[in-house]
Order: sequence, then C-alpha cells, then structure tokens
Amino acid sequence: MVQTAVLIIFSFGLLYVVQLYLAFRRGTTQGTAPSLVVHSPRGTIFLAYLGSPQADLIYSRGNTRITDLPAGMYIPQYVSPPYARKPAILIQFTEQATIKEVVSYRARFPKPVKQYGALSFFGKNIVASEGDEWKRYRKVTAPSFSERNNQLVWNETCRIMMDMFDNVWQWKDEIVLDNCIDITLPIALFVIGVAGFGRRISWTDDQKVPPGHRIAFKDALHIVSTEIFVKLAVPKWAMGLTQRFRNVQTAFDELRVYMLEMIEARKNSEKKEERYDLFSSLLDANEEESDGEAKLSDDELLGNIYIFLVAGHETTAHTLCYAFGLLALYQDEQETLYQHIKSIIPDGRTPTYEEMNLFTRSMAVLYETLRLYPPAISIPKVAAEDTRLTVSNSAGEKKVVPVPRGCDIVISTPALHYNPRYWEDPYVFRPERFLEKDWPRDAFLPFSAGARACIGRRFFEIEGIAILTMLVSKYKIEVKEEPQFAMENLKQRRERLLANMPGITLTPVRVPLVFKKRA
Ligand code: HEM
Repeated sequence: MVQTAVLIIFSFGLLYVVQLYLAFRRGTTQGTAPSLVVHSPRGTIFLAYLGSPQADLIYSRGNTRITDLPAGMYIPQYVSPPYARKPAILIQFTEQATIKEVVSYRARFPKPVKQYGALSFFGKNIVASEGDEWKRYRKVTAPSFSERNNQLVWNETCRIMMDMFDNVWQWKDEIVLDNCIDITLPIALFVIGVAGFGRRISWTDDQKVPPGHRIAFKDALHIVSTEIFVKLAVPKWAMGLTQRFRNVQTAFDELRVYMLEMIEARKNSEKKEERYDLFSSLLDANEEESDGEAKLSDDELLGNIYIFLVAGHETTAHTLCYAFGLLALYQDEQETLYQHIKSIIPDGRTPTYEEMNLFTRSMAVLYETLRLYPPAISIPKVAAEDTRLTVSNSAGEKKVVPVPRGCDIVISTPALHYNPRYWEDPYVFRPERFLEKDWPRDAFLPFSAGARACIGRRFFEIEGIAILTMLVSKYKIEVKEEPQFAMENLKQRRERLLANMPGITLTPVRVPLVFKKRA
C-alpha cells in the first residue's frame, strides 16, 4: 500500500519535472535569446540546475552569443510554462538607454519580490523587499556605509592579508591552490565578519568547531549559500532522507544559532564601545522603538544579518577568483599591474587607506573582471503599470515598445557588458579601457543602478583594491600546470579556468592557480 502511494507520488513528480523541462526548452529555443521566467521557487531550482542559459551561452560554449543580436534589439518572449499561473511575458533589453530608464524609475519598475523567496529563509530583508518595507531597511543600514566604516574595511582587509601571508602561507616560495576560491571565500568572509559584524576570525581559529556546534561558522554559511536550491526543492519532511539533505539542514540550523549568538554576544557585551559597523545599526534599530514597535523585528534582524553576510562575501569572493584567474592567463596585464603598484609602494610595504585612490589600475582590473563576469547575470524587474519603453534597432531607428502591467523584465548584465555597440572587442580582457576618461558608464551595470543599486559597492571596491594590490605586490600568479591539460590552447585554458556554474551568483567551477613569491 505504502509502496504504491510512493510510486504514484514519484510518477507525478517525474511528470512534473518532464513538463518543466519541456517548457524550459521551449522557452529557450523559441526566441534567439535565453528566457528565464520564474514563477515559483520550484521553477527557480529547476532552471538553476540546468544551468543559467545566459552564462552557458556567453561563457561556456562560446558559439551562440546573445550579443550577436543586433544591438539594442528587444526580445519579447511569450512563454507559458505549466507552472505559471497566467501567461507570462518577459522582455529583455540590451540597450543602455532603455535599461537606464528601467532602473531609474523604481515605482514604475519595482522588483518582483516573489522571485526573491529563496533569500528570505531567515526573515524579510533589504534585498528581498519593496516599497515602504524596503525604505525602512535601507534607512536603517545606509548610515553604516560611512567614511569611518570605509577605513575599517581597508585596515581590516590589510590585516587579514598579512595574517594569511604570515600564518597560513608562511612566506613560502610557492603556494599551489587546486581552487582559488579556497582563499578568496575565507578572505571575503573574514572582511564582512569584522567590518560588518565586529566578528574577528583568524585563519587558524576558523579551522575549529566551537563547543556546542556541529560545524564551523564559515562552513555553515558556505553550505547555506551553495546548497540553497536543495533547501528550496526538498520539502521539510524529506530533509532527513539523504546525507546531503541532512548536511544542508544542519548548515541552516547552525547558521541560525551562530547568528543568534552574534546578536546575544553584542547585546551583552560589557564594553559598549563606539563601533562603526553594520551590526550596530541593525541592533540599534532592533532596540529602538517607533510608534511603540521595534524599527526592526527579531525576524527582520536575522533576515538582514543573513543577507548582508551572503551579499557581502560571495560576490566579492567570486569576483576576486575571476580576477586572479584572468591575471594568471594574461601575464602581460599582471606585469603592468605589478609595475603600477610598485611605482606607488616601491618597498612593498602595506599601503595606507589614504593611498587607496592611487591604485587606479587595481580598480581597473576589478572593473574589467566585473564587466566580463558580473556576479548578478540578471536583474529582474516588473512593470507596475501599463507603460512604454523606447528602444532603437541596429539601424538606429527608434521604436516604442508597449509594456503591459505585470510584464516581467530582465536586465541581462552580460548582454550589456558584451555589447559591441558600447565596448570595443568585448571579449578581450583589457583593464585599460576603464582608465580612459569617457568609458561607457551606463553600459556597466554589475552593481545595478538607481535606488536599488548595491549598497555595498564602495565596501567591495575598498576591500577588492586592498586584496588585489597586496597579493600582486607580493606574489606572482600563474595557472597551475596539470598534465591532463598540457595540450590546450589559450582559448581552451580560459574557458576551463573561468567556467562557471549556477549559484546565488555566478560561481567559478574551479580555478587552479600557483602563487610564486616575488623576489
Ligand atoms: C562584487 C561585489 C558586488 C556586486 C557585483 C554586487 C551586486 C549587487 C547587485 C547587482 C545588486 C542589486 C540586486 C537586485 O536588484 O536584486 C546588489 C544589491 C545589494 N548589495 Fe551588492 N554587490 C556586491 C557587493 C556587496 C557587498 C560587499 C555588500 C555588503 C557589504 C552588498 C550588499 C548589497 C545589498 C544589501 C543589496 C540590496 C540593496 C537594496 O536593494 O537596497 N553587496 N548588489
């Protein structure tokens, strides 16, 4: 009896998956551009497991490129997948002026908050909200991104890097990493830990699991970020069925406990010192009242801590990984960067915060990396009213496109970043382009733009410059030689080294590198 019931449930499940797959295939083959219409968390998971079509087309296969479409062309796609409650329309724009209009008018084109369900596990938060709720979160957190916090980010990042050289790498002549993410993830996590949440973690401390815990904080956060799709796909009752599901559940439970401990520790800390981190603003808002209610409820506090932990480290870690990979592939670019750094700090000392703006080439390398590998490959919006948008075709003729209320809009950052109309030789890694005075700012959208732009942009830029500058000044980065890849050419190497897989953000698969100490 039980067996028959299981079989029936399984058959329905299989049928559902096949339906989803067929709808997905229809969606991606109907139009020339990839389509992503996501109406339920289950849909999100499914598409994510198949791989992001945008990422595939641009980065992996390298044959059908969405930017081969006439520049500025819009691609309306009429897709009615079986999981959609109503026929859905998705429009994707590739023209910078149209995109600018979409991101500039928040009321006309708000965020489709429903699509962000995956990010609200621990509570409502600044990323997955709209309207007055979002305004409240932004108001609470914005003051933390102050000049004082910027200095803290710089100083702590430099300290973490020195700690790594001294105590982990121990100034060895050669450090071989099977995957560069093994250093960029902890570095970025340590920076957000200390500059965001006053939680100083040293490289050696973090290896241990503290009493009362089953896994380390770093591992809990990492599993929650990478396995979020499992948590979405698998119902609660089934989370105990396999070892992998159990590990995911443990990570979610453990992360909640770690975050609650962080809150308790800060609330009970005897020394109420003045702090300039994000945590202080969140906690103050949790304690302060407005109209008899806390400005931030306990759930919202947890939700926002989680979102800042994730948003504040994953994007950074992946970007740095791609940057190191690119510098290893393009040695001449690395040498130019090294010479520039040397011209500012010839004795190789730790650079100061006041000197940060001199490292223009480090910044250019980071921007060029973000242009080629934007962590957020699509930024979704929705039309709040019946409206119109103007686009121009490849001949430059203007065309007005009606955009009905409820229409899904996707801003594809790769489509914009690889558009030859704005970027010369878009597939070439050329940091120099960001040193020119009039580079096309509206065609560069890794942090989104307008009111919903990334609040942590400066935070990232500061830590990114510090990490890149310190690392390149001390070590030369090379691709790790592996016998099975001895015969590949540069193009194949680049495709392998910088291949990506789906995750919350664009995630490198494996970036094997060698760091050689400079004389
Ligand atoms: C390479 C680094 C980063 C990139 C490329 C990036 C990218 C983005 C993008 C594209 C958005 C808009 C997302 C959307 O519309 O759904 C965003 C929002 C956000 N980012 Fe970042 N981010 C980075 C680093 C950071 C850091 C370091 C922090 C925190 C310290 C952070 C915190 C946030 C927050 C809180 C939001 C939501 C802002 C709002 O809606 O008001 N990000 N980011």
